[in-house]
Amino acid sequence: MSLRITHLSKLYGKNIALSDVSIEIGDGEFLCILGPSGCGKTTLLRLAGGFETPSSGSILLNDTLYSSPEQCLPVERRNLGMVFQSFALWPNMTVRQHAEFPLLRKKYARMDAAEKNRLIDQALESVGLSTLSDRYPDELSGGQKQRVALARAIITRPKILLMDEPLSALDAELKISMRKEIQDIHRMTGATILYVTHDQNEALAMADRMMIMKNGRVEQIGTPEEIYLHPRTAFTAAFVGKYNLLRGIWDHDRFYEESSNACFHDRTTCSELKEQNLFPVRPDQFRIVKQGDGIEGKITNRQYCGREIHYSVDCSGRPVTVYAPVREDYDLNDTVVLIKKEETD
Ligand SMILES: Nc1ncnc2c1ncn2[C@@H]1O[C@H](COP(=O)(O)OP(=O)(O)OP(=O)(O)O)[C@@H](O)[C@H]1O
Repeated sequence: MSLRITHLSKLYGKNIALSDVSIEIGDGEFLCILGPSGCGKTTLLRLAGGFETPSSGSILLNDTLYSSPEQCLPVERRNLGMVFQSFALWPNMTVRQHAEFPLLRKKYARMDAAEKNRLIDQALESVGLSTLSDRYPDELSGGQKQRVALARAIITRPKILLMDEPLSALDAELKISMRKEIQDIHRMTGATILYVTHDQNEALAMADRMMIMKNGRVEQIGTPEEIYLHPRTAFTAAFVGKYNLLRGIWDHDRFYEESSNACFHDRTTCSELKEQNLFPVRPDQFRIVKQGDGIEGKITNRQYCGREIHYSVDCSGRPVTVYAPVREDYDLNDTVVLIKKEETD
């Protein structure tokens, strides 16, 4: 059951919302679509759901044509479930009635009441709402409302689940516990999930693969490890890994930083970034010392974060971010040297 998206583009008038996107999503795969506001994430999801018609390109589920400029399979024939940021619950319906709602469609008219009740019980159980089934939305917390939306989305056992920023309305702690619940639902249903987010931590934590988008185009596709440890573009490096992008000259595996005498040895930087004379270094890959061979700078900001301290360091007019262990404790305006940790550090 692979979902094949080929050269997909969407124009609104002259505005290019999506441009030449291609990806094959495997059966049961959890794909996170990640990018900043306006990069085309929701447009891609709406095209996959059949709410929009592509300007060019196609979407196929196995050999069934879902979408092309000429032909679009209606939403109700796509066997998919959807969860949105806004929950989209009806105030006059109970939790149980929400879960039941998709079963009221004509397609399920012949299903007997006992079977429907069994499916509803199962769906409510799987999202932990069995005891709240008679409550109305205004009697629920944000996390419970999002669970109702999840139960409604999975009740018909869809092959594909489309999720558009489902956790963005929740507070930080609840987000983390709901991530685990979504992973549980993924394991339980085996559904292919297309999950839109602009939160890189959410994507890194849950995805089998991530698709990084910018300005309607794909920047990079890969596993969380590939994206985090081996970004291939400056945008991916800065957006996902919060890398500092040092400028300088590469000579094979040696990088000479342009504003200092510092030379760094690195074997992992990809050729695309080397060609742009860039060296990506994550904030946790630097060490701060008082003296040494590295990049000199001055501490301009300091944030104590419990396990580590986040510093902004001004290096010849360029800001560099460093996350250092609390034992490397410096004050504002201290003059320091940044050296890069060895890979085994
Ligand atoms: N119906 C529409 N008519 C015109 N332009 C649109 C329409 N829908 C989206 N766009 C434009 O297409 C681009 C992509 O929008 P989209 O909603 O897909 O972005 P997004 O990545 O989901 O953003 P966000 O994270 O803010 O939701 C934006 O420039 C947006 O203004």
